[in-house]
Amino acid sequence: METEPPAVEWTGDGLRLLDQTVLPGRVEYVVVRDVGTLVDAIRRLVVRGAPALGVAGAFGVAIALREAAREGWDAAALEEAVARVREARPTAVNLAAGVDRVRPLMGAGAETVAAEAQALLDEDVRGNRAIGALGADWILRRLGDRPLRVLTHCNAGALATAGWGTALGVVRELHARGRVEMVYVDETRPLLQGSRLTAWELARAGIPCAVQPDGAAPSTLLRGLADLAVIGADRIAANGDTANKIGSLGVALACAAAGAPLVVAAPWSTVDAALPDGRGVPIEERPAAEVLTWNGEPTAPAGVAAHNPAFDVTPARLVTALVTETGVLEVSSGRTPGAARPARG
Ligand SMILES: CSC[C@H]1O[C@H](OP(=O)(O)O)[C@H](O)[C@@H]1O
Repeated sequence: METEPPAVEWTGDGLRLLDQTVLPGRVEYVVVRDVGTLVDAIRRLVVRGAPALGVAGAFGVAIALREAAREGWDAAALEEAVARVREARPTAVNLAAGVDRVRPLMGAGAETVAAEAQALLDEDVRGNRAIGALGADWILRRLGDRPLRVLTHCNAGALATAGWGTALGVVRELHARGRVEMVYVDETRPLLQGSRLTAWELARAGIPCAVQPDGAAPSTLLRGLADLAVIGADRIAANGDTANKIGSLGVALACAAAGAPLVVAAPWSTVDAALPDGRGVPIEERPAAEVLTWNGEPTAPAGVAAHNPAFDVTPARLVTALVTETGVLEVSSGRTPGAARPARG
């Protein structure tokens, strides 16, 4: 069993990011020592996934402080740089939350900010282990203590977090208990986080999986080939409406039609308690080229437009369970995150 290279790692000198744009073919890193490089890495999905973005954002403030000292920035220039990090991608609430967590420490300097960012990273890994265990417990109680066939969408694994993963953390825990028969991995167009990243993680962990076109998910569920779906999240509203990778809503609708549970695995840091419902989630619109080309080759005629929302919102009534690091909320039964958030979470 191969361990995962961390998606995000503070080297003391800078932030080392595993370059997820070249996986699975190449394992390469981007070392970040300035804000421009970090913002570019976030926008190109070198680093991606809500919790990983939160950690990168927090370290990004330390990087901005060091760059300000090198370049002689004034306070306004420093604040503008921090804002660029915070706003590099709009949907995952964790990015802004990570920046906001360390902002009050900026006056104490880069080392203090980096130490708090490291604490956030360590908390995320611990939280993901708890999510995995609590999620596996709930699933095996709900579906019976037997090997299961799980459908996933996008990548909510170690690569999307500080380690272990949220949705894939649940899958890893089920596998550790001998309770995974098969994982159906939605390839997740247009950037293929499923086939390139989730399949890479599962193969390295020795977890049986099969990559499928996104369009296969409904029939996989309605034919009874999968027992449930487990997905991550980028922003969860107080009522339980859940923003996640585009295509998640289709998986949720298919789960409902098939009578299969839809399990969302996410830390409390992904819950936006200030957002009453999913109507206010900012949905990132990404470049047309991601839809109209692959490896630089056109996948559509020249001049054709593209519609490329990176996320969709699944209504709370379709979310069977939200697994957090402190417990499981049966959202579609009325247990909403806004009402259940622990004091500290
Ligand atoms: C554990 S959060 C992972 C979440 O983030 C992904 O989006 P992206 O690859 O664009 O950063 C996707 O929505 C995953 O479910």
